[in-house]
Amino acid sequence: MAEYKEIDSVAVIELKNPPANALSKALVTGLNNGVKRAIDNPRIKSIVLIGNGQHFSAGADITEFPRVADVTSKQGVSLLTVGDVIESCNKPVVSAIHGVCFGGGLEIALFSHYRLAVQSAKLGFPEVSLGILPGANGTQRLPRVVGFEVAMDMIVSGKPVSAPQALQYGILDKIVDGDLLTAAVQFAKTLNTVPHDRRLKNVPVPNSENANKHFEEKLAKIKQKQRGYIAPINCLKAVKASVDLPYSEGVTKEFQLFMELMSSAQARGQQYSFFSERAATKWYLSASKNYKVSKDIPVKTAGVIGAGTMGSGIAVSLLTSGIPVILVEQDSKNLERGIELIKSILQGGVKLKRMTQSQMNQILQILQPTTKIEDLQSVDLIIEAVFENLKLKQELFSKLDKICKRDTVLCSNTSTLDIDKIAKSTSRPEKVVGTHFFAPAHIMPLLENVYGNHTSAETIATVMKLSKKIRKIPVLVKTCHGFVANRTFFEYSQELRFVVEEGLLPNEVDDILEDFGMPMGVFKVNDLSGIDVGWRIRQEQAIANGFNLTTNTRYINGERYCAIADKIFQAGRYGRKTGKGWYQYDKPGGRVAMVDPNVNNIILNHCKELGLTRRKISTQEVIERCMFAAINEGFRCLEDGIASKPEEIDTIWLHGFGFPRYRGGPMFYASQVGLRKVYERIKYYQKHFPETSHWIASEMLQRIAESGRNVPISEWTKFNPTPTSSRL
Ligand SMILES: C[C@H](O)[C@H](C)C(=O)SCCNC(=O)CCNC(=O)[C@H](O)C(C)(C)COP(=O)([O-])OP(=O)([O-])OC[C@H]1O[C@@H](n2cnc3c(N)ncnc32)[C@H](O)[C@@H]1OP(=O)([O-])[O-]
Repeated sequence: MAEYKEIDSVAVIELKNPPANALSKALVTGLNNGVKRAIDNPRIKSIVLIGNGQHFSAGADITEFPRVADVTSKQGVSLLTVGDVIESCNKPVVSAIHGVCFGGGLEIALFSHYRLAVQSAKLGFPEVSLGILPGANGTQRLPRVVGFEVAMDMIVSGKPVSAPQALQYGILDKIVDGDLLTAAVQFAKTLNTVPHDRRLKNVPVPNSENANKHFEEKLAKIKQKQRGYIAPINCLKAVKASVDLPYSEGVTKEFQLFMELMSSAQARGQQYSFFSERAATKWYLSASKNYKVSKDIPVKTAGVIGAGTMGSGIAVSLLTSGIPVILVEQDSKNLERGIELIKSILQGGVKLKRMTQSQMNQILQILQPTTKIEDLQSVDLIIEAVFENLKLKQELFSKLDKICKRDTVLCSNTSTLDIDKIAKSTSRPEKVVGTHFFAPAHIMPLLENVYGNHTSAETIATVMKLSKKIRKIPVLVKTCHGFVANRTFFEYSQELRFVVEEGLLPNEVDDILEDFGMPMGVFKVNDLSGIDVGWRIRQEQAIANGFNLTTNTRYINGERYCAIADKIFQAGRYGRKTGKGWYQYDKPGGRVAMVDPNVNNIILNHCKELGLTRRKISTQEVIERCMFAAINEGFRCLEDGIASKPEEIDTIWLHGFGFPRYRGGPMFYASQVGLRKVYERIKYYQKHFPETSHWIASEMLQRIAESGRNVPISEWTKFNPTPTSSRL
């Protein structure tokens, strides 16, 4: 765990806990023993701490949470006690940093007397994204190096800094080239004693004169940008304590604020999210088809068909990851518009200093726009983002099948259509797969990859690997109407439309959802994605089911239907792009949503025409109805084998719909509410809304709820009534 060796008068202690050198109990104990051994050996004059493998250390071992004693207890060995051993040591201790130096890893480095790093190292305190704060004195030590303001920004945002930045801030003493260990040992040999100010607890916080002003400004920003999250506020208070209190009292304040967070529901949600988004990418169909064994085809060139909002965003994701793109449009006018969209997105990146102008120009060098689809014949992979129409996509895939080389993987950016129906129009269904991007495609982190019954493991491995290359979080799901994302989101938004039909107005519903932590209420989301797009999908589906949908429709095959959205569409209100939808906007494309009495009139007239009496609806009922409808549909996706584990559903909601990370996702939220209660409430709503089939409780949910025990989320799939064989 912590390997000890001596190089002349220098003791070298190597942190060894692959893959990220997480500071587990065993590693911290090993480190403690190593430092003590060096202290006791008279031949040793200085000590070097270095990480084995890819990183220095990713911090405390999150898998050992919530056993915080390993981190903060003063009894036995913990991160804090080994920190004190390092700091009080009379032999200079040098931390030699490469890869990441995060959380407890950076705290170990700040207990050390000197810090070196290679150019590519990254240093930071990401604890806030786990719902906690740096609990091994990081909030008291970092300000003593970088000053109050920089420490506040680093700890409240959780964003790491580069080695050159860390050198500028004074965190690092030196950036070394060549072999890190050699350089660190050489450096350590030049050190004999530990000057007083090399023990950070002895150092005052520099540049803290405006701390109160910075504190208030940051607090206001947190309440705006990190609304609902408690960790950023405790982080801020802890860093402020470094200015307001002497070191010994500051660390006590830090401990109190740390424990508040560590025992919070939010921390549980955020730590679950850390592991669920990693678990979600580990796809498994069988012993021979899974993320470990299935080989991918390298994607060196790509094609994108359709240069609209989605197509351009997808092209930018590929281009900015270094993949040359052939962009196809049916005519030069649409092609020009697409190129302009791509240029404006990249220019936005230059403005935000995410890239330089010359990098932008280089990226545009690997973009090849064309109106000739034949130009795609030799690309490795194609993603189509044309109109959401099955017939159109089938014709396109049949054409591509004839044009492209045998190996080309054909992907569809459809958000609802059955991949098998698209694949059927080709002679290579094993190469056809869904790659469902979320708008805006160059920003939203989620990529819902959808396999059909004939999609090969090689094709799946190819898109899952490509997703990571273009910096997306991939989740693999099985094809069905709406896949997991839209299938669960549909029930959530459907229920909210019923709530508007029964008593609340769109802005009231959106306020409740935003207080719950959603980044945007459902009616604002509708306006963003386009009310006409939703109307077209509903019409397509009705036609596919041989049903004529009108604004007077109340039931579809006995299933309750709310036509208010269709009436908004009929009123020519298509959303932001037209400057009016569920809300009025300052201009077409505008972002400022204002309540529009015309919309409320459409709703009130709708109710009057149908003789509906409106009623008061509580916030709790609104949250229960939209969340439990989505959760129940989530369980149905597990039963149908569309999703294979709850973590996939939660990762989709976190990164596709911006579900609040501190709630972990709808399925984790259900586990916190308690499945017994969720099940009882679903049965209650089934009794009250018999014409809505999404209130028929999932059998899997029923089984877990009636198991009489609080089944952890990791065991839920054991209760799946559908045998694995018929799910895959
Ligand atoms: C007192 C003290 O102040 C407090 C209390 C703390 O210190 S709290 C802890 C603060 N530290 C963090 O928040 C850093 C969290 N880690 C990361 O940001 C990233 O992991 C990474 C380091 C930048 C690597 O990214 P990657 O993309 O190359 O690979 P990966 O898939 O993410 O990770 C590779 C594997 O390592 C596992 N892993 C990574 N960091 C871990 C950690 N800190 N604890 C336990 N496991 C960890 C991860 O689950 C995955 O496992 P598996 O899925 O293979 O089984």
